[in-house]
Amino acid sequence: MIRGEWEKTGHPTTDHSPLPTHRHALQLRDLWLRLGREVILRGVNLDVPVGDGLTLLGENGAGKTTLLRVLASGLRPTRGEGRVLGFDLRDGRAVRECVHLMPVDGGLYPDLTGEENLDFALQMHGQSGDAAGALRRVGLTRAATRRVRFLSAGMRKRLALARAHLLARPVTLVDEPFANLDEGGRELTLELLGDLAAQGVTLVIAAHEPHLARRVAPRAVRLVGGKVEDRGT
Ligand SMILES: Nc1ncnc2c1ncn2[C@@H]1O[C@H](COP(=O)(O)OP(=O)(O)OP(=O)(O)O)[C@@H](O)[C@H]1O
Repeated sequence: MIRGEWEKTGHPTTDHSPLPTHRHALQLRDLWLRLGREVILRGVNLDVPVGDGLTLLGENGAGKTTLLRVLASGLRPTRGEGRVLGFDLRDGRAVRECVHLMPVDGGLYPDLTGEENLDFALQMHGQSGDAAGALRRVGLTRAATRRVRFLSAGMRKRLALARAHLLARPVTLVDEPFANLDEGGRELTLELLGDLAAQGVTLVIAAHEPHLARRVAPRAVRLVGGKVEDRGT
């Protein structure tokens, strides 16, 4: 695995220093993405220091989900450069090691139970963790042994949140965490994402509720037609 010192020099050089010494969690330079005939991201530039929280705002179709997928190395940029904790976005394996993406639908395995979903996620990352405790924390103890396909949308959201919290990857990307949740669920989401932020996890939250998201990810940028309009707020 090769990490670059691109942030200091403007050009990638070999660097094998451990992850926490890197100053930037995310760095994007003139990043473009085309899907089919559509240009979805148009020259995105972004710097997010390690441990900072960023809220991604923008109208439906602005490109928020697509950008999160690029940052998780699920989509390869058409043009431009991107680094996650110094790893080139094209180095999918390295990026996926340090990033967790919580997609809008939770991204859970429908035929596994809640408990099995959490155990499997831990196993995939070679981590240990208290899955039962995480389920308790999100109020899903009784639903732990039910297959995910039989859970409500809000219950799935809580389960996906429990997984993100349990994994606590250094960069955690969250797509619309407040959708489908009742008031208690929203407060719980703020609490768990706040925990991650307090642990030094870099959070990027795509949301339509800036007043909520910015409580845990204070800096906000707006995507407009696939371009970042940074208001520096
Ligand atoms: N697989 C795909 N192929 C072609 N176009 C796509 C694909 N996925 C998304 N798009 C397009 O990319 C654009 C951005 O979509 P995206 O889901 O990133 O927006 P968003 O900001 O997350 O929107 P929302 O707030 O509705 O979730 C939209 O025009 C969408 O139609």
